[in-house]
Amino acid sequence: MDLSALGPEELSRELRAGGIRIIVYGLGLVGSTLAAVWLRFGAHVVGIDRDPATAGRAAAGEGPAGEPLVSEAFRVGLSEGRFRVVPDEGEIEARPAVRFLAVPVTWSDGRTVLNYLEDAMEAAVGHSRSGDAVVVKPTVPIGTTRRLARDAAARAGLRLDDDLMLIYSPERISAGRAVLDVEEHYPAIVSGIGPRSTKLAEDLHGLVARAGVIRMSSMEAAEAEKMFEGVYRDVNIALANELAKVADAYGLDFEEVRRASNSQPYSHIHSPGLGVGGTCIPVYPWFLVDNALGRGLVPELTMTARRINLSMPEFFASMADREIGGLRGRRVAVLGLAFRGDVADSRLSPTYDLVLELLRRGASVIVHDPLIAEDDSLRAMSVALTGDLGTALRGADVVVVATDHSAYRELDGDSIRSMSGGSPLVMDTRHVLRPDRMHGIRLRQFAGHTQ
Ligand SMILES: NC(=O)C1=CN([C@@H]2O[C@H](COP(=O)(O)OP(=O)(O)OC[C@H]3O[C@@H](n4cnc5c(N)ncnc54)[C@H](O)[C@@H]3O)[C@@H](O)[C@H]2O)C=CC1
Ligand SMILES: CC(=O)N[C@@H]1[C@@H](OP(=O)(O)OP(=O)(O)OC[C@H]2O[C@@H](n3ccc(=O)[nH]c3=O)[C@H](O)[C@@H]2O)O[C@H](C(=O)O)[C@@H](O)[C@@H]1O
Repeated sequence: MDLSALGPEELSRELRAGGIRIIVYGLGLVGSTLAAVWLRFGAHVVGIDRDPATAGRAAAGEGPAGEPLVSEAFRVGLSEGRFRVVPDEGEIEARPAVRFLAVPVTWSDGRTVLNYLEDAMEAAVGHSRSGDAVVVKPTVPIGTTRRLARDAAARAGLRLDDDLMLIYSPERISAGRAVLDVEEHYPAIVSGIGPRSTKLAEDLHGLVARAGVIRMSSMEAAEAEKMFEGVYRDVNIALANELAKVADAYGLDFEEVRRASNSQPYSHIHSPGLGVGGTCIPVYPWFLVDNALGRGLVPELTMTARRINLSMPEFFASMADREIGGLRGRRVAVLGLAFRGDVADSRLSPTYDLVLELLRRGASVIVHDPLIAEDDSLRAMSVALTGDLGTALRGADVVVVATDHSAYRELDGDSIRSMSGGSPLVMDTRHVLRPDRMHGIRLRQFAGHTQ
């Protein structure tokens, strides 16, 4: 069946009847969200994940923490016999299929890590038959999709945009609202290796993206679009951190100034804080560096922004050192391990760097997080992680709010004093605490209220 020859209506009918299968490689946040979106559409979905624990959770109807719509879609799909999880495609009979690749592309030791995507591309193209489609979803350096697909298709003896449709459509989701980001919030960015792939990309994503579809002129333009989004954010967060340092030096309330500046449409000053975490924003700038250096260009602003954001944990550890008169032998409670508020994801969280800087200065550290119960990295540092505020604050000389979890907004001076048994210095790196509730507390807000 040549998927590119079907119209949206026939595509929809075949997907719902199971005549065309959706196969998702990678059941992490992105892949499980895609599986859920297509299950909610009524399609027949096969999930593949090489990690048995992840595959097991999905097969039991469990999506990532904090994504209830994913778990619900898995359970409905399982009950209706429209969802299966298998270790590889060899376990299922061949049928026309759209294969989504939702595996990680990361950065390590100065280079883009593509081996997961290479393996998934090899498997997906290898199982593809004439008329099928492969859709690449991770954020990648410009030129990656074409290069990997060309090699895999050559090995499989498939002609791209002829036998096999090849689509690049970057996922634009954020933890905690992933399904609605795909279905409601953002237009789908689509592109193909040729006109037939591009048409199919538009028809397919148009079935589920109610915010519409933006068709890009090439896969390279689509790869650049997603990477530029992330670089824009990282650079603007670095700018916010730099402006906040100046505001702090003048004893200004940065939030007040920021709101006023952003009251006109040309200013979008972001929020300052402990730094930039997650698998997206700290990583994408390095892909740009990879691409730029590859063409003899030096992306100075992008690299400087990365340096500024990476320097924030040390900036705050030094602030605590100064304000408390030396951290050696002191007990520090760090509130928040997650990379941003109200998510249970600590990947690349700046809290890890803050903990290391505090330990380096001779402090003893305990970390609190309301959503993350255990963490191998903290365990390796022999740093306790607790979900109980009383345990975290007991005997604390310094309290650092590292993550903007909404649970911390309700904290007040009396409870901090009673739980700590003293009067610790409280440093708020994310403007979470309410100064009017901090009576009797030594509060040091970054570019905010100090008492
Ligand atoms: N996490 C996020 O908020 C966003 C991530 N992205 C992009 O999507 C990519 C994936 O992100 P996540 O889903 O968070 O990653 P993840 O690490 O949570 O999940 C990836 C899954 O793929 C599995 N896997 C790896 N290689 C495989 C293979 N060959 N076959 C089958 N399964 C395989 C892993 O076992 C893992 O469970 C990221 O690298 C990023 O580029 C894009 C937007 C948002
Ligand atoms: C598709 C995609 O990659 N979307 C991105 C994703 O961002 P993500 O979930 O990684 O969170 P984020 O809101 O960008 O925050 C990343 C990191 O940056 C920090 N951060 C964020 C905004 C800000 O003004 N200041 C700041 O310090 C956060 O604390 C966090 O550590 O989701 C964001 C969203 O939609 O909220 C989106 O704006 C981002 O571009």
